[in-house]
Amino acid sequence: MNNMNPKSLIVIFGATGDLAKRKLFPSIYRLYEKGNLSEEFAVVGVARRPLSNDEFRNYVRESIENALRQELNNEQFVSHFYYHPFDVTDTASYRQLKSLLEELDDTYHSNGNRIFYLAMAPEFFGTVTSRLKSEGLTATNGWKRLVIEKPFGHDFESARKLNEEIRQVFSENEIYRIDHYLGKEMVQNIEVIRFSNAIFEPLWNNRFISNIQITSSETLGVEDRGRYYDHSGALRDMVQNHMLQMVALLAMEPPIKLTTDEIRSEKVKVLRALRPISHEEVDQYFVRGQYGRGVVNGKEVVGYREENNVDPNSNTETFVAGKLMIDNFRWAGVPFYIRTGKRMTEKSTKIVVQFKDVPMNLYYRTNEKIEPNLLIIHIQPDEGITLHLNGKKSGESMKTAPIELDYCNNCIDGINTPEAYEKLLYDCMHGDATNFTHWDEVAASWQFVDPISEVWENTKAVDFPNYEAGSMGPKASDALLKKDGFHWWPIHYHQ
Ligand SMILES: NC(=O)C1=CN([C@@H]2O[C@H](COP(=O)(O)OP(=O)(O)OC[C@H]3O[C@@H](n4cnc5c(N)ncnc54)[C@H](OP(=O)(O)O)[C@@H]3O)[C@@H](O)[C@H]2O)C=CC1
Ligand SMILES: O=C1O[C@H](COP(=O)(O)O)[C@@H](O)[C@H](O)[C@H]1O
Repeated sequence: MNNMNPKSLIVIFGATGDLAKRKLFPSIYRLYEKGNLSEEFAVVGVARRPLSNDEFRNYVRESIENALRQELNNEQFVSHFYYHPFDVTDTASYRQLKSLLEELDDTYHSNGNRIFYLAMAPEFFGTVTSRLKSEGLTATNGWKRLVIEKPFGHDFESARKLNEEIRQVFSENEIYRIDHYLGKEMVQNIEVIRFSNAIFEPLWNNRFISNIQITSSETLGVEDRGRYYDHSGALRDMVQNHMLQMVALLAMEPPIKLTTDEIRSEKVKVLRALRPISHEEVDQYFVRGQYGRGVVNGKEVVGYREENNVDPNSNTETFVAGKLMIDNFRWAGVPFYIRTGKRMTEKSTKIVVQFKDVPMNLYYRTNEKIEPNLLIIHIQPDEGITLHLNGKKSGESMKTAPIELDYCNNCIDGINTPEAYEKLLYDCMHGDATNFTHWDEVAASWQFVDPISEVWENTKAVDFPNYEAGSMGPKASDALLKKDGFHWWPIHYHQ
């Protein structure tokens, strides 16, 4: 085991929930298996249902086995898990939790280091943080960190209030706001591809790039999250955070150093440079959709309005396409198109950078149009990059032929890309907040998104449902690009 791994207690609020079961326990286990966790760690689960430590340990074991589809090799691992049942609105129980943490500090020599992970509904975020302070759980000799799940607010105003509440207890550099897309291998690779290749950086601007497209499509519907999703919708659920974070990474200036502050500050500048969309302009720049019935992966599925805990007349969007303009020197005039939705044709996240056309088809002197050069960054499920170029068609002197240069990250033997949560937990334990969002990024993202959601909330979408489950979204999403002379590049594009 690596002794450089910091010792700490991890307190998970919402330890019997979906996120803990599917993502957090398996990630902690993988860190442990790889030696990326100190031997002297302990996890304390908090939730209301009454479980003993043994029952909780069995629950953790089963969660990991289900998620990783493998048997837990190390029985010793679950002995580090403890359970403390209480309702987080009940002040008195925090004192008992405090005593438990002090005991565990002694047992595991964790030097008072504590991570408080809020994996529960956002309405509890403020209550839990203020109780942590009032009941003395944050008064420790070691470091303290707060990991906070999305959604961080419902709009700018609620996010600002929440931020003020948690800032009463934790300083900005102790707050780790999760955007799990920032933990994805290929999202982290965007910076590396841009800034470590001499062939890209000189071209990465409005002189050479005609448009950038980001698609994040899902086949899943809302599953059992209807109650949350029907009050959120795709704009708040995916665009405000994940999609805008990818835009920021693609558009930011090279940071002067690879430090947390410098990288975040470059991202904030991009988010601040997004051209604001007024209420009157929303229809010009954004398209919303809601899925009806259809067939996904060969199976018939119900429409959104028929899903559990969804209003049968719901006006909530399950699909968003948008055109974003970044008003700075580098990007003036280059549209960034984004689209994301549930119940689409397939699960895929891809970025397509389309370069401008050559001035004319000089070498072959034909009327044939040469395909533009594309750089495709495959985020998931395949991970890699493809560069689309043109070459001479063998034997036919007047024709060009497409060439694809492919690099597949997760095809390399022995590479098992870590799950995003695994990387983010590791970073948090090491005090590295680079891949978490700073308040300034969250604020700027809400300020951009708010006028769009205000219009959508106040105008009934008369055409909903407007796309069939299993399709690539409503026709209006194609029209958004067509009016600029572009089209969405297919998910599996081969010339
Ligand atoms: N699930 C996912 O894939 C994702 C979730 N998130 C975010 O993570 C957070 C958790 O989501 P998820 O796990 O799905 O939610 P769940 O509803 O599955 O879990 C909620 C958890 O909170 C506990 N809980 C609820 N009320 C109280 C209370 N008053 N006191 C103590 N514990 C309570 C529940 O346990 P009990 O009933 O025993 O009290 C349960 O452990 C949310 O902010 C969500 O937006 C973000 C991205 C993805
Ligand atoms: O944050 C969220 O992300 C997921 C999609 O994440 P991915 O890693 O599977 O691409 C989305 O399903 C969910 O609605 C949203 O809350």
